[in-house]
Amino acid sequence: MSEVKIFDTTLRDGEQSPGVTLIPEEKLAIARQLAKMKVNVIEAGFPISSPGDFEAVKLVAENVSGVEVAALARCRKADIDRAWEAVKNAENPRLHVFIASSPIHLKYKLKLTQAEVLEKAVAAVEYAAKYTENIEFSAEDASRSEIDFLAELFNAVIAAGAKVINIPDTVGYAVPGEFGSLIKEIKAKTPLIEQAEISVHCHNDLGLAVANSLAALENGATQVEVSVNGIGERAGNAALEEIVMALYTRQDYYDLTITQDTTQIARLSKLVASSTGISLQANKAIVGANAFAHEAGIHQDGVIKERTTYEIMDAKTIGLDHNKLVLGKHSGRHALKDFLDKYDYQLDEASFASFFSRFKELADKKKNISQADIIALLDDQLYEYQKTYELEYISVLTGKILLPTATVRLKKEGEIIQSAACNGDGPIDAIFQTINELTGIDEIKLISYKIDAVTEGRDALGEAYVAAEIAGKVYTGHSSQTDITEASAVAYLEAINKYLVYTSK
Ligand SMILES: CC(=O)SCCNC(=O)CCNC(=O)[C@H](O)C(C)(C)COP(=O)(O)OP(=O)(O)OC[C@H]1O[C@@H](n2cnc3c(N)ncnc32)[C@H](O)[C@@H]1OP(=O)(O)O
Ligand SMILES: CC(C)C(=O)C(=O)O
Ligand SMILES: [Mg+2]
Repeated sequence: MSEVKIFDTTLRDGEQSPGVTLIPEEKLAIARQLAKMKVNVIEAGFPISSPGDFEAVKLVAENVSGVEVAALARCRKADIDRAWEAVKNAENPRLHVFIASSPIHLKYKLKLTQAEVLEKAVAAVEYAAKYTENIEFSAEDASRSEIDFLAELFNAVIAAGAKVINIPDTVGYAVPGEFGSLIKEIKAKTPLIEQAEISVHCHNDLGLAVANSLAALENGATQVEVSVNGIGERAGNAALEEIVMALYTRQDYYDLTITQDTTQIARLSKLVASSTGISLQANKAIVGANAFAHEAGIHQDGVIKERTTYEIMDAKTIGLDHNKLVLGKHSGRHALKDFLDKYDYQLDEASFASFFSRFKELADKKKNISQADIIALLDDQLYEYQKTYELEYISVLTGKILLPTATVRLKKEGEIIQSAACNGDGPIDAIFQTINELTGIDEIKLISYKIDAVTEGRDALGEAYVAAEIAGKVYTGHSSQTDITEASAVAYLEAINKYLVYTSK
């Protein structure tokens, strides 16, 4: 079994994503997390590109251990000098020199012949070899290059001292079978290839970066260049988390080993998303919000009975606490029952059947059903028609120079009770204090209170949510009214009424 080396280029190619700039401290934080995950190589930047990038590469090189740190350079002495200056103090520094090899790049961009490119490449590698033996050479746009020239180029730079030969699919043009064959052919046509490691660097323009990288690994590549969350130039690079988890999960298929700590993936992904501002689509493989979430009833039922029915990976292996069963329109009875069991609600068969239909009605109307929505729905059903206290009248006086004062009139089992002029820290507090006085239940701890606008405009409906702890148990209440003071009072009373029903049982 051969080991696959993970070369992470989040801080170089990843940073080339349009709109992304990482300050040196951000690069250092990401590099530390990459080292914690035990990637083999961190490409920290392209030092000639700016003083800030030079500083960043230097900072990473001097402060991150246990990993090789690489810096990129064109085939120019000034680039190589700058790259070495930035990276030289790393525990294990690497110089990465590159030049394009495809006819399109030679003709239009570099305006060089193949012989001139070969000469520049060899001269650059020889120059880099003054500094270090750890030299990687990349033939940019390799997948659109003539294979015989590519093999000749690689052979020459290996002879000049390159220890890693990188074969990039720079513009994401290759398809897996073809890219795998390219690696095989390069191996066959490059006499000195055994003296170097073969690396690949795939872009995702056709969504094939990971597939192409894996095809390359099956055909003799042993280093794969990746970026966290797949960020990078245009459609990005092969995603680190996808490559690592493919190799980890399919050990039964690949004759390859990796040495990374997969449990660092979730944290790393979040750090990169927040530092770069590139958020993840929900269905992003491995690290998207839905990657370990199930909403479909049949799947939820399967996962409850045996997780592996619908999961090929355990959420814990990437550092998450657990998977998620999301209750929604497509959920079934098993998932709902599982939720109720978790919260220790016991419903008889008839109540459960009625609750399930009410849940489906709600799910048809509401896209995102939260845990609080389900508990409120359940509470509604459990405590229906048992309202000890009802709101008759409410008035609140408040203002910049007024002490907030509430007057509340309640009906208790047909009888009117009233209390006035309770002050509070604000109008809502004044209402709640007055209700406490009227009901005589004053050991109420407000756990949460919020008002949401349900509709738009000046006459918008406000929905008040209250969660209150009374005698060690939490009761919830909610109410929608155009008057938010009224909505708050009714929601608060609902929580109290539920407590009274509970304690009278
Ligand atoms: C496939 C990749 O991801 S390659 C890495 C791409 N990353 C970046 O370009 C990000 C950082 N780049 C930069 O900051 C700038 O482009 C710099 C500082 C490197 C260079 O800036 P400038 O000197 O203004 O040149 P500019 O970027 O406009 O043009 C590139 C020049 O490098 C030449 N060049 C391109 N690649 C190479 C190479 N591998 N070796 C030698 N020369 C090269 C081009 O032919 C062009 O030369 P010319 O000025 O003689 O025409
Ligand atoms: C510098 C090289 C490796 C590159 O990023 C590419 O070819 O995509
Ligand atoms: Mg690239």
